[in-house]
Amino acid sequence: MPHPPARDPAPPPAGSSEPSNPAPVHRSDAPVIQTHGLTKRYRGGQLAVDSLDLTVPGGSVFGFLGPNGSGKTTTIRMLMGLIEPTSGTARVLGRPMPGAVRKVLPEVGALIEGPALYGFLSGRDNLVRYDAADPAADPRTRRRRVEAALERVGLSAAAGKKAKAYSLGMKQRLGLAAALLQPRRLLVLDEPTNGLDPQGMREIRALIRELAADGTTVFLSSHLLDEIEQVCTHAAVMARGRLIAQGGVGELAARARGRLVVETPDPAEAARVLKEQGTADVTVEEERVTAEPPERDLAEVNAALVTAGVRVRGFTVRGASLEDAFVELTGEGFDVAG
Ligand SMILES: Nc1ncnc2c1ncn2[C@@H]1O[C@H](COP(=O)(O)OP(=O)(O)OP(=O)(O)O)[C@@H](O)[C@H]1O
Repeated sequence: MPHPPARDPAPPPAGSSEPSNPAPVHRSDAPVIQTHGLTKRYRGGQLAVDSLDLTVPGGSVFGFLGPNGSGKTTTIRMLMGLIEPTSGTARVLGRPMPGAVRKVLPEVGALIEGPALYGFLSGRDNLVRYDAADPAADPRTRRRRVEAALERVGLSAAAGKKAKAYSLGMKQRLGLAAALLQPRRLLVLDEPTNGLDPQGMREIRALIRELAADGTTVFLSSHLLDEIEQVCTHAAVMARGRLIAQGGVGELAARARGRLVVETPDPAEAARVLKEQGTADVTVEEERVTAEPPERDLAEVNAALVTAGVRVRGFTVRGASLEDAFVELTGEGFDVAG
């Protein structure tokens, strides 16, 4: 059974207007998360998040990108009302957080810091426990919800196995199933593929795409650039607690200029000529030399290589990736290994 489609919240009943707690968003493209000047300074003095202005459009798969320690988890914990900001504001589904936490959280599925599971219970019974802990969940329809959630994440066949026998990927999928027991307008996933093998990563990414296709907005943090490029429509880049850039993934990558790539059996000589021609950031990787594309005519650069006796097998400008954009924006490489 497919995951129930995301729904707009029912209009508030007459007479229940809350002047201190404005109505939730109704337009599907209205921001699902919006922060202004959101700041967190921990007690020890550490400025973990510094004046964050973040806008997550409805219907997006939004990648929250940054190296370890850049403030992603702290931001997510503020958005979910788990910790108070030092200053600034955050709105989730149109309501202020943490003030409206009890109204907002039922519509948000969150997977933060790995799912809490009972290893001695089956996957199915873990979900039954989660569902039973939700006071709004009708016990008469529990079985149906649990089976639908298992099916949604592809765990129906393994539902009877003890959770401790699950692979990491299966545990993560079970955590997602728990987050999907109720229809959600927003899913918040903190490093959802962390620690998974390539197959587990593919499964989680495919599931994220399916959920997004059903209309759920997905906000996921990651320190993996290629992950963001593969699954996200939008992204924000954090570094040292500050927002460096945000926007459509294609738009962000287009801000970078790409790389000049020269394939040659004479890489050292090619690198020397490229530097002479005024190209910056020349890098040699075996029989491939890459550099920032120079401002001048590329035909002249190619001619200079040939004149210097460099045997050129390939001479191209590769399209900019998010990684190029990140390096240009932050002036540093990305710690992919974490
Ligand atoms: N409870 C805390 N008390 C004090 N400092 C903290 C606390 N939690 C995080 N920090 C610090 O705040 C900064 C941001 O950490 P945060 O966990 O938000 O980053 P992150 O981008 O999510 O990184 P990671 O992927 O490693 O979790 C780091 O310097 C971290 O050491």
